[in-house]
Amino acid sequence: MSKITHLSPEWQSWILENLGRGCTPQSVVEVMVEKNFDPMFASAIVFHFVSSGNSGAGGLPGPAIPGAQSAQQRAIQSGYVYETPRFPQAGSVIRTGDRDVRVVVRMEKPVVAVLDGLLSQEECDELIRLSANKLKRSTIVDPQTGREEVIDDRTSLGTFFSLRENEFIARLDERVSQLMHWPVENGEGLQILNYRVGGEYKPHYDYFPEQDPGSHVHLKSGGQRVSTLVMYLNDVDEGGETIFPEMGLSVSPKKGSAVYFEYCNSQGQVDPLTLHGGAPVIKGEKWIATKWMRQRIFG
Ligand SMILES: O=C(O)CCC(=O)C(=O)O
Ligand SMILES: [Fe+2]
Repeated sequence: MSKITHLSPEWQSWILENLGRGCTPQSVVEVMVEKNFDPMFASAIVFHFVSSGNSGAGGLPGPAIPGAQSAQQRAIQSGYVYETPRFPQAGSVIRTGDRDVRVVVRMEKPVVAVLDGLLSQEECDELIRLSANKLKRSTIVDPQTGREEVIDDRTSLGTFFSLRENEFIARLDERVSQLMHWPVENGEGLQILNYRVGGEYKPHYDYFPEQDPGSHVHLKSGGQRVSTLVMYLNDVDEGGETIFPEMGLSVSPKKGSAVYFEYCNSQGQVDPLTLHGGAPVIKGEKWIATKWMRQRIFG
């Protein structure tokens, strides 16, 4: 009989439970081998859980539906190690060079912050005005080929500014870099998106998954994306929330406010709990500006 080389949710829970109550990794591996797991596979999996620092799984909630994994279990399986966030961990106001930004909500794992007063009403209007006649149908990166493709999952119109394209954009690039605690030069140019009624961006990751062949061309310049700031340029009459399905979080657009999240640590690991999307606009339209930061200088 061939050896087992995959992990069912039941076995995952069993491993976590036993490590959590103090069993040695060796004894856990031994039981797995007895139960016909491939020895190399069993050691690798158990070592992975121990080294990711998540073996003390005492209080992990079980799956809501039998056989389904909870978001926490998936996060543990991914092995993502949370380090000290780039984003400031305390304080209700972040002072940038030219504007004080209020922190409305902060979350630790994953690192998420909802911010208010990041852009003035006039700055929002100006970004829309400068973009309105440059809009094109948005694309996504094809996971296989790496080419930009128009797909139904992303029904928005968009345009980019190059980094520091003019004095106004340079001021915003600088402010956003101070807020994200990451160098201006590591930022991609601001992306402006416009969603009309029905327009949406289905849940996705902003990072480029290493296992997708199409990612490699995008990782060449600047490396992985590490964090995102989505800035809301208008109030949406209905719908258009930024949703984070794995966290059960939804952020409603408000003119001048923003949502920040980070997902790549110093080891280049990425956090799958930052899956997110733009919910369909039900009434009115939605305008956003997105900033993506890279590991290194971009472009
Ligand atoms: O539309 C939104 O709220 C999210 C946009 C987004 O995910 C992106 O630009 O990468
Ligand atoms: Fe995104």
